[in-house]
Amino acid sequence: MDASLAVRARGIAKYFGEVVALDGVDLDVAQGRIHGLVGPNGAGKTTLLGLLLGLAVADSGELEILGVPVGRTVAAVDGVAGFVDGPGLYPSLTARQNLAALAALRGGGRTAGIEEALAEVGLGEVADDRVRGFSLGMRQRLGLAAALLTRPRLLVLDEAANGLDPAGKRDVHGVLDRLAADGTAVVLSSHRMDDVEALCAEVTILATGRIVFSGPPAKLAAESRELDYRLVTSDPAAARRLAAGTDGVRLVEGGAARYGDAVVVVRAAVPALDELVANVVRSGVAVRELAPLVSPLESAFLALTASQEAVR
Ligand SMILES: Nc1ncnc2c1ncn2[C@@H]1O[C@H](COP(=O)(O)OP(=O)(O)OP(=O)(O)O)[C@@H](O)[C@H]1O
Repeated sequence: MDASLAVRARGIAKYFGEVVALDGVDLDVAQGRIHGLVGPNGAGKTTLLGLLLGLAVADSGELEILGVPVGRTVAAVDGVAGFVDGPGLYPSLTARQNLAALAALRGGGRTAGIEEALAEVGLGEVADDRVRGFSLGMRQRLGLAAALLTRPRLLVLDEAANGLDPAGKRDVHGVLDRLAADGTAVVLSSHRMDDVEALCAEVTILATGRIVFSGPPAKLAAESRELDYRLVTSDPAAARRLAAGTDGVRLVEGGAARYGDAVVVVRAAVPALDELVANVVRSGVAVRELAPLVSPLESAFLALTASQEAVR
């Protein structure tokens, strides 16, 4: 048992009939860390999060949550909160009434913290509106507020950023950062690599029930080889000519049609890209913008999952 770990999973397997949803999954999540779970549809993310929430039990393997070994009975460990497949809410009640009802269900009917939780997720002004009229993003925020009421030490969120507008995203990221700073571990799944990169100290990539990568996103990004970059310079024609003449750099056709004539899209690994930039600047052409077209995490994720599919 390792008390510094909020989650310690070893060799977790979960089957649904013939379907292998999880196949030998190891996972360590330290307290105070935000851990991202990513993977294509059907990879096993929701299944794994469900095990952490005590909604199901693994068929084999060991699982410790907040230092407590999880047995073979379906039960949530104290200190764990969150949701999979969207938060369970009462549509005919207001946001505030929903939180009060959940607090009552959990026993004691404690209403302390409801106002703070609503304010923290940015729902203070709609606290007395019925949830029936709430958008997906507002429901997600209310689900998070419900989890906050329990002062969790492990928060588990399945696609909680779904439907959030930029303000909602900022609020939710702020809440998660604050929780992590206070020592709460957060495990979240997301299809948004930019969210994962912005929030998570560590990421686990699952594909067809197996772990393809686990570690800091920066490590994954460093391992990725060639990426597509958009390059904006003071002389696109010269940049195109120089890109074509730099070893290890390829021009990506169709870039101008998609992004305009000022943009040159090149495919290269970092050393060749450095060489191109040096060549461009040496030729008296100014570099105004250079950025990967897709994030390094997304690109590495696609490459890793594609290579795993090819092995299968
Ligand atoms: N209750 C169930 N009964 C039968 N099969 C299931 C059940 N739950 C999940 N599965 C199967 O297990 C596999 C993993 O599903 P899971 O929902 O965990 O994936 P996911 O990574 O969350 O996918 P998505 O990104 O689409 O939400 C899939 O093949 C799915 O069809």
